[in-house]
Amino acid sequence: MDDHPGGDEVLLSATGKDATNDFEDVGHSDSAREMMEKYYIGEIDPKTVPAKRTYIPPQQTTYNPDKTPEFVIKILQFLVPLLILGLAIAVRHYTKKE
Ligand code: HEM
Repeated sequence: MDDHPGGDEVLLSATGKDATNDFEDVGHSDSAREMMEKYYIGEIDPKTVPAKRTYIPPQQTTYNPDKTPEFVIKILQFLVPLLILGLAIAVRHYTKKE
């Protein structure tokens, strides 16, 4: 692995599967192909390769434990920043030195 000119990371990323396409995509030279003979172990029986499992991401639900109606949350999301801004302006106005 240390001797691979393409580095060990690419090799590790291709382990546990058929790496033929990965190997071919790089466009390895003839000398690389000759070198491969040295490391050739054998053909993989395709029947033994586990079927590809597709990842189904979990359904995203918004955190709303007390079941507050969504429109109330939306209004609050709009109003709270406005209230903070208003408060900041009011504080600035009343604490301003003449
Ligand atoms: C026994 C198998 C392998 C051998 C003997 C081998 C050998 C080599 C050699 C000699 C090079 C230098 C460039 C060349 O002469 O083509 C190289 C580059 C490279 N190899 Fe491999 N390789 C093997 C498998 C793989 C696999 C499975 C991958 C991908 C997962 C890979 C990815 C790369 C990459 C990315 C480069 C760099 C290409 C570049 O920078 O142009 N190699 N390899």
